[in-house]
Amino acid sequence: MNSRRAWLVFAVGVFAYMAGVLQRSSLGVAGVSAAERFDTTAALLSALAVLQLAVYAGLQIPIGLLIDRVGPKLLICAGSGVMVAGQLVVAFAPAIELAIAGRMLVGAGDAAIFISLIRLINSWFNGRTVPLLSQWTGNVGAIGQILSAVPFAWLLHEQGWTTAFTAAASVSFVGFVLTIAFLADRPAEAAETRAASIKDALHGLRQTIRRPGTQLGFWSHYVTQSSGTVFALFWGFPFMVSALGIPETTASILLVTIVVTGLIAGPILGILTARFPLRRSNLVLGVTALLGLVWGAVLLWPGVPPTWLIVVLVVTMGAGGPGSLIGFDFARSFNPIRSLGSANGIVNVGGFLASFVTMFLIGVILDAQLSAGWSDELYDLDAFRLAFAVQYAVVGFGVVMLLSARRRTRRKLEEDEGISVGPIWVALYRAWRRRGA
Ligand SMILES: NCCCC[C@H](N)C(=O)NCC(=O)O
Repeated sequence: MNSRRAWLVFAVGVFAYMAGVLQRSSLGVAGVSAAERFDTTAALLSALAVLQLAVYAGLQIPIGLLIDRVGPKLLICAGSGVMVAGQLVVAFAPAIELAIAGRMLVGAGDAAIFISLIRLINSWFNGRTVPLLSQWTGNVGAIGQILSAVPFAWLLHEQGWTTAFTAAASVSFVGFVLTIAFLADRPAEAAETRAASIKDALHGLRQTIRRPGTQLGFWSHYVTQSSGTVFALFWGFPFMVSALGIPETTASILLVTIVVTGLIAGPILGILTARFPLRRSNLVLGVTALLGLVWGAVLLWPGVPPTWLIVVLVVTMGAGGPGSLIGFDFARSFNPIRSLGSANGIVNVGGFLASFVTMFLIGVILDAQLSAGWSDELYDLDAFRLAFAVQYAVVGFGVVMLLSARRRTRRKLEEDEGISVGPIWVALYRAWRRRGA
């Protein structure tokens, strides 16, 4: 545990994940080229992106089960290999239909990487290092998004579609080779049991879903991740450029700011998670409340919100990603290691489910306002105000579910281990009194 070999395993795993994020986000900067190359509609192009995410989310639980059955190394290898194949299909696709199939392969391969890596960390490290490394994984991996926004976009512009997508695929190929060479599921001395059969694994899955701690992880991921994902992967750019009139280059920098903020907020939240394990839900709720507050200021601002407020918004959204990673720490604390793969899969569905629903509803509300004649243009600022407000309904529902899961988790903690967790303000008041005494 925590050995030099463990650090090598971690570095290779993070590289494979970063390469995965590069493949995932490459279409985001290739939208205009895709429209030209395939001579298709914006609706079909956005369906391309949504389908990829749908495949990703739909495979989380099956892949989680497979991790518990065959181990994470095989899944990271297979995931990287499938992504290479998918991107090569996209690189050489003569028609949009084949490109869609390629992107669905990318979604399928991508689905296997992150939760396998979180599972590896739990086998190779212990103690407070685990939540810290989970944070580093999520946030360093997000650098893949910068790789697609800068070198990939440059290659696409200078060398064209096929070269750019082939080059992106080659990064995951390197990840594939390094994984085969250097990864192992666990240290030689570790004695971990695996589900003996798929039937056993399915039985384990039912128990994992029923655990309030897993549900708390799912809702924590749900309430924190969607805002930044929806903004970075889809609606942020049209909102900033068309509705707010921000120049395209500045808008790109603002999107990159979300990743950079994640790199700063991640370690801070990782340390707080490790230091105050009984207050993890308060951290999640704090990040969610902050997001609600800043979004409120943007949506209610009289006239066009100033750029400094948009900077505050992207910085706050940057903390949402690290906030969502706390969900995996709940999965770790409340599940046995043999079902951790499926528990992580369940947690990871949360944020992507909320992102889907929000992405879709924003589009529906924008369209409805245009058809009703309430707005003159699809990407009108006032139309966006109403459309983005749908996040309050989606996330608000998640907060109610989170509070219920937290109540049940705390009750179980008290029954099983005699640990009683009171409200945060009582704890803060006691700490303040102790300090004063
Ligand atoms: N930039 C912050 C990292 C967010 C991680 C995210 N919530 C997550 O769970 N990601 C899974 C994945 O496959 O990327």
